[in-house]
Amino acid sequence: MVTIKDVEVYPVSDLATAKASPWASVSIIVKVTTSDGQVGYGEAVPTLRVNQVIKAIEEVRRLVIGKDPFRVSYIFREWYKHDFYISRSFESATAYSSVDIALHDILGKYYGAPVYQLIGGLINDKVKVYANGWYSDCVTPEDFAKRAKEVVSMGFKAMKFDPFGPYFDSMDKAGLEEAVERVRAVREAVGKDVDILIEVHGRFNVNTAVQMVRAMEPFEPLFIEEPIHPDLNMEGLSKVKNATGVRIATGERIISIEEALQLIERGLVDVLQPDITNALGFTGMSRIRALTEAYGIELAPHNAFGPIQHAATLQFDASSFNILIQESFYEFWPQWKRDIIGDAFKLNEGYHTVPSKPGLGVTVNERLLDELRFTGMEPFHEEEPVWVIKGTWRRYGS
Ligand SMILES: O=C(O)[C@H](O)[C@@H](O)[C@H](O)[C@H](O)CO
Ligand SMILES: [Mg+2]
Repeated sequence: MVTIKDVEVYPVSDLATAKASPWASVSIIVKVTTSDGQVGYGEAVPTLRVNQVIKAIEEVRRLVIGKDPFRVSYIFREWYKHDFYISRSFESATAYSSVDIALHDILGKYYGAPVYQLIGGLINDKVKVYANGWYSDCVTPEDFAKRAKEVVSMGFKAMKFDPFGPYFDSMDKAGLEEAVERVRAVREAVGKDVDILIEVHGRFNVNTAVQMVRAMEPFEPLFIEEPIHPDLNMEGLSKVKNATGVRIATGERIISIEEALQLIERGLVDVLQPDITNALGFTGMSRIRALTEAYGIELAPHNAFGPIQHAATLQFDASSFNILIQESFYEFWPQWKRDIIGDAFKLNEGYHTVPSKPGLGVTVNERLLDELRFTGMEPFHEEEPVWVIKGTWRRYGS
């Protein structure tokens, strides 16, 4: 019988570029090897958790070693049984997710099939992506407009941005006006045919969020994301949802189908954004997808970290019919992140093509994984929270 022989973790970074995107300054790449020498790759969430997540992967490692790599659902159930706190532990969920992704990569390689063949078969051979990470140091509406035009000229048909400067919890009148002017500038710069997506990063209390979504509605955003603090505050989300006709998106922090259900069953979310690196890999994402299908809502998978996540998310999207759009930081990454997978993706008229090669469909540069090995703690900014696009935690004139 083929068994899982090892699970290795490669935290990788390049200090020269680490401060530009602190939530993803390190990529946590996971390599699973089988007893007959097959190799698969996964990825886990960094975002000020690198060292905890590496430890959590070590726990998953000792459970899966010696087990049959083909029994992915069984292995998940075993971990669920052992880890008393998995339903509450982000670290455990992302650790497990990374191994699940790697096991699917391995399975695909054994069967000579891309992962999408294993989870339903091909529906989309290309996926519409929206740009994120494009607006570093943008503060004035003119800054945003200029950069947004560049994003369109790169070929994007959609882009997401957070226009809320340094506001958190609440926002005064001046703050709301500044945000509105930034959104207006982007809408005018890109025209009506390019989608704009408004990222709130879970900043606001309910009252502020209600006021904000109403002010943003005239600019016809494709969706407004995480308008309130992300604590599954159902009553609050319901107030925000009822205040506007704009699609409300959320879900990048959920770690289970049960959390997805809480959001979905009360009609509080129009677009769910599960992330394959924390929503329990292909196994968890497939279960969540079934729920979204049943409730007729759309998927826009969160994809903010690194190259294996990017490849895995595209495989998932390829077999989903209710994909609205997928996030992409790919074009704005430092080159080392792209080089890990031989710069496998090219933007083509706003879409990324899904690889049809076995497994995740990308070849990992192992030499680079060794060269870029990172130890220590991630960069930390006193002023800008880890999730902020660099240089945007500012008001005009400050
Ligand atoms: O939707 C997203 O992508 C997430 O909210 C984050 O992962 C951010 O991308 C990151 O904090 C930079 O803004
Ligand atoms: Mg987000």
